[in-house]
Amino acid sequence: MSIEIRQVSMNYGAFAALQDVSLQIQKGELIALLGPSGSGKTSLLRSIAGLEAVGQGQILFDDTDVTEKSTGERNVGFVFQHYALFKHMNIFDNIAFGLKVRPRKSRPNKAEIRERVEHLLKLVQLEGLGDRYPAQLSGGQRQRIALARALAIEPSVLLLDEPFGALDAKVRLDLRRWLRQLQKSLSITSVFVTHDQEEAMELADRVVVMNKGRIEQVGTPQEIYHQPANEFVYRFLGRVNQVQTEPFAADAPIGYIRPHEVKLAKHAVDQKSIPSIITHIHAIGPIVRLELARPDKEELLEAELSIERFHQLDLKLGETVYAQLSDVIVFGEKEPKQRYVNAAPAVYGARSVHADA
Ligand SMILES: Nc1ncnc2c1ncn2[C@@H]1O[C@H](COP(=O)(O)OP(=O)(O)OP(=O)(O)O)[C@@H](O)[C@H]1O
Repeated sequence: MSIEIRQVSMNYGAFAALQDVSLQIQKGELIALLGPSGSGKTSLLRSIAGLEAVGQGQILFDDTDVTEKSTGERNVGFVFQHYALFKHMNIFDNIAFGLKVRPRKSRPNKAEIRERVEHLLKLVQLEGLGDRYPAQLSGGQRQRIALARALAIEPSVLLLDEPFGALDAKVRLDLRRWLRQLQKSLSITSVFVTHDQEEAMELADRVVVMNKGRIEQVGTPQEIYHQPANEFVYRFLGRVNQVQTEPFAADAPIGYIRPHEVKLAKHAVDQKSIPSIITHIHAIGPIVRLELARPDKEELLEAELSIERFHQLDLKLGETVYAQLSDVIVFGEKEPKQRYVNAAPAVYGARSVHADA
């Protein structure tokens, strides 16, 4: 099932939760709605589900206008952050629930329900747990059951609202991979909400970056990371240093550079290298993160390098290193596209570049 969202706006009283949102989702795609708290992700998801009425615009499922249709008529499967399993029902009955409450005409018979539930338990790799109660499962297992329950009605579309939000980091990672595989094998059109950029980047075919009820950019994880449409997207997708770029002061004074793009050397490579004191070293795992302070100004710069490079340079706390800002990005205020400014030493000198904490 493909989904088309056409110029949808939605208000809570006078507050505009969604403003002129348009989006096309292909059949079988896994889409992440990514954005800060309050950006409208859940509102958009609920609009697709039919749990929230839109003020303006249309929502189409496979070219059929479903804007006025109820959630039931839209045939969507829903998984929420907090396990909405029925506590007093065992796992089998939880999964079967959506089928059992169907009108008699479309309700499968007992044997068919049993067969489908067993199949779903197998699919979510929890065979044999049908007799247990939700309280007897781990958080990760409960979310998998919630997914099985959502899939039981054979939905045309699967909607997930921070499905792994309440789980610990390790379980989250495992479930992410598992969900991706499952979604691909079922090729069910799916939309999930997350405020975790790593989760969005790892799971989704395409990511929709939202801010203040609007879409800032839609693209593959690679596209939004490497070709951010604007400053908001760039800043939201990773750690950044803010640097001042005097040569461009007239139209775009602020430049940005990601910590891994700050190149470090023991000695000044040229006169544009910025001497910096190492004020903090965070060396856990393959990437080492350094906090640098320029001695002449109270400005901080963050740099990331591989553990190998870190050892090679033999860097110590309190020592002075030389930083090169070789890939500063500047977003023009008027032009929609950013300009990349490479080879910083030619343009940015120690005096013309400084970092904000
Ligand atoms: N029922 C409601 N009544 C009034 N305002 C609401 C209601 N639901 C949401 N809002 C407001 O609409 C905006 C968008 O909310 P929404 O839940 O869609 O954001 P979100 O991006 O999903 O945020 P979060 O990540 O915090 O869940 C927020 O500012 C929120 O306060």
